[in-house]
Amino acid sequence: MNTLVIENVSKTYSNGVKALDSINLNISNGMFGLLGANGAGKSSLMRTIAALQKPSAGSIEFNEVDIIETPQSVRQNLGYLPQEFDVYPKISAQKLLDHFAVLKGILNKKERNAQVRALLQQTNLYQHRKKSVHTFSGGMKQRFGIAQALLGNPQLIIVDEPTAGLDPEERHRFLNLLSEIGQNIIVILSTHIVEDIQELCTQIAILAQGKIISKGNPSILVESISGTIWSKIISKDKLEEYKKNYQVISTRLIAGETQIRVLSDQQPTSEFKTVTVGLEDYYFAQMFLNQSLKNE
Ligand SMILES: Nc1ncnc2c1ncn2[C@@H]1O[C@H](COP(=O)(O)OP(=O)(O)OP(=O)(O)O)[C@@H](O)[C@H]1O
Repeated sequence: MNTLVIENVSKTYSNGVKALDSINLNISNGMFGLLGANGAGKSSLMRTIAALQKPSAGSIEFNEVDIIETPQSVRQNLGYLPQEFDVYPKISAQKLLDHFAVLKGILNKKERNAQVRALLQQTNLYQHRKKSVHTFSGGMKQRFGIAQALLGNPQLIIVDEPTAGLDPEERHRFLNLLSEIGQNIIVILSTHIVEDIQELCTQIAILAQGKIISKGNPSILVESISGTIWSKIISKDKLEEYKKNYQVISTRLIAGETQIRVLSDQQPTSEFKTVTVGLEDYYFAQMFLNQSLKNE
């Protein structure tokens, strides 16, 4: 079993932006989802865990080894798919993966060939191995990104917002691939898309303004707000009024009509209907409560 222990990690950039504020996480094998809005600090945390930047304070241990003191120890065991991974020279996928394998230190040619072949098969790219990666679709590029991240058999994989721009089928395929991988190692998936982590992740954390505002098993978290979310169709011009009188956590357009979802222990009025809650409701409720606390 692999373990990643993050204690009191903070990161302030030289321009004064505090991107991470006392992060504590304990992660073991499986898919871990890090959920947060744009600018919440997800990439900052991913880059810090990947030992690409040092935190301003705190400690990170991977399998009981301090990765801040000895970053090379985690880099050897780490596969990283950054948010922007789209610069490809015009050589075949197979040659490019072979090149990355050399960079990763797999110098034995026979071993390298075997790994490159196996990874192209695992990511369903084997039949496209002779094509240049720059001609690949978005989904194929991301699967190639995972193939390069898996070189050297890492025990920790970090993928930063991997599904942005993928069509639903590609997204599905990509997430299934991640969940297969996540059975025996730690996979950290950062995303602002709730559905990406709802079914796949056994543990999640919600990040807002550099702080973890909630963490746990997604089903248990969702269950904890069961019976407290209510919906109502309203006319759009009444939205501000509802926001003043109720804890409106989200607004959505359904078949041209405005539906609000409200957080309340009791049915606000008989016109409000109870809803079957999902992770998205939990996420919006936490963001709402966090914002309310800040405004107090
Ligand atoms: N190298 C940097 N120097 C200064 N500020 C930075 C740097 N990188 C990120 N930031 C700032 O830190 C905050 C968190 O950014 P970060 O990229 O970690 O968030 P994110 O959740 O990954 O968002 P996104 O999905 O938009 O990338 C933002 O205010 C951002 O502008």
